[in-house]
Amino acid sequence: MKYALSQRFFFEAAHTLRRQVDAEPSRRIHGHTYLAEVTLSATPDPESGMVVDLGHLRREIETVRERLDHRFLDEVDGIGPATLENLCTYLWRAFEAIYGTTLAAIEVRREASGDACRLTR
Ligand SMILES: Nc1nc2c(c(=O)[nH]1)N=C([C@H](O)[C@H](O)COP(=O)(O)OP(=O)(O)OP(=O)(O)O)CN2
Ligand SMILES: [Zn+2]
Repeated sequence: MKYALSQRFFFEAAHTLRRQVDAEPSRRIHGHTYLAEVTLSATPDPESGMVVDLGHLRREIETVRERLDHRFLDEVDGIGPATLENLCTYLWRAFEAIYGTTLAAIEVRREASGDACRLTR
């Protein structure tokens, strides 16, 4: 049996975006509140009873969050155009480097607009 363990975090960030729809407002610097979720999946260690200690995950999230929160995402190395898709990729790389194949999913949402992207294996 596999267990899916997840933790959520918010970050506030600004970006610009080149697109065909609503091109002008999207090209201007504007901000969003993002809600991200990291999901780890494995069989719990029999001794600890944990897939991963949530305290460990919380610390790692804080380090990654620091790179995104209150930032201009256009200037953050490794994102590219700051879409939900690319934010998922950025977070996937960051957490896969820590948790390897235990990483099962990354989700990034903008609750205000109902937009979401989920990346899985
Ligand atoms: N496939 C994607 N499409 C779009 C993304 C994305 O991440 N992936 N992102 C955006 C925007 O960042 C844009 O700011 C949102 O614009 P829009 O959907 O038109 O909605 P609003 O401008 O009304 O957004 P508010 O957050 O309510 O201001 C667009 N497309
Ligand atoms: Zn936007």
